[in-house]
Amino acid sequence: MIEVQELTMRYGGKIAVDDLSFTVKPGLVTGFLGPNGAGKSTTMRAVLGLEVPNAGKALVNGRPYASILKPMRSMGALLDAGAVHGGRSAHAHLACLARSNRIGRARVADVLDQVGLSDVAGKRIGGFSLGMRQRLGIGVALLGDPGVLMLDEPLNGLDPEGIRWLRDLLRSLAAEGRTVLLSSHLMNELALTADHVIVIGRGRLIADTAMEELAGNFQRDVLVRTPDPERLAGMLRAHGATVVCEDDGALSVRGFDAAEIGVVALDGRIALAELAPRAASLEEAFMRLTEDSTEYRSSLQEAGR
Ligand SMILES: Nc1ncnc2c1ncn2[C@@H]1O[C@H](COP(=O)(O)OP(=O)(O)OP(=O)(O)O)[C@@H](O)[C@H]1O
Repeated sequence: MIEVQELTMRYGGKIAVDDLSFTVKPGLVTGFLGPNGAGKSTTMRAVLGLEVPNAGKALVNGRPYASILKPMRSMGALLDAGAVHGGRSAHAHLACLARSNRIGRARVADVLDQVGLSDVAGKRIGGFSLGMRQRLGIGVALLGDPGVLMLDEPLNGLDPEGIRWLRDLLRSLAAEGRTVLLSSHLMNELALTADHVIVIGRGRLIADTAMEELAGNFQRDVLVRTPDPERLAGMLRAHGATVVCEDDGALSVRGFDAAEIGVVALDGRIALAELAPRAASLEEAFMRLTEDSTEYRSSLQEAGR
């Protein structure tokens, strides 16, 4: 279990994490989402005890990570897959970490196999692709066979096969009762992997919800089909709805729900052939959740708001 309690982190005058609280529960894959600069990495560094909070605290299994005696056995973490000694082999890198953390040698071969690097175990890490470095970083996190895993952007650099592999791995680790937290700034990549999602923006909590509920909370529009689209569109607009006529003659209506549209149609004695609320995609839900808290926004996006 990871608990973040009223965490606040400042850099100079800038607030990176702002009174943030959430709990990451065992048995689930939890996605940690937010636009660039939202504060995900800063929060994860605080969980690892690499940063001292200005206020609040972060606990792993009820304790500050720095106070845990055999930390790699409690929580495995991947923060920056690039931060490894390029001259070493993958095997030497893991063996060195295993030795210094009193983890048995046998675990090194098991982990290399688990992350799919057995064939290149003797090769220098300097020649590894980003995807291979990510696999190695995940191997480091798994080395102590920890009950808690925390991975910062582990999907970066993985090819589609690698993403599928990581998805299956994380799901099976969660199914064993472990706590799994992974960050990403990409909704679609996380959508298939995570059961639960914590969304932050500008250091603040925006949502803490089951993945399947996220899009359900955002109705995109209502699709309406009628033999008399122009008259219905006129009436709905007169009532304040936003109506767009689609190419096939259907109406896309925003601002009114299906029942309200039905009442307007009845008033005008207009027949309805179809009346279907359409949910937002997860990507749309994420964009709408975070639209007010995106730190870096192009002028094009600003203009479209
Ligand atoms: N060492 C630092 N010094 C000054 N500002 C920092 C430092 N680390 C982070 N920040 C700032 O804190 C905010 C949060 O950054 P953080 O890296 O935690 O965001 P993130 O959600 O991980 O973003 P990304 O998806 O881009 O990695 C940003 O505005 C960032 O510029």
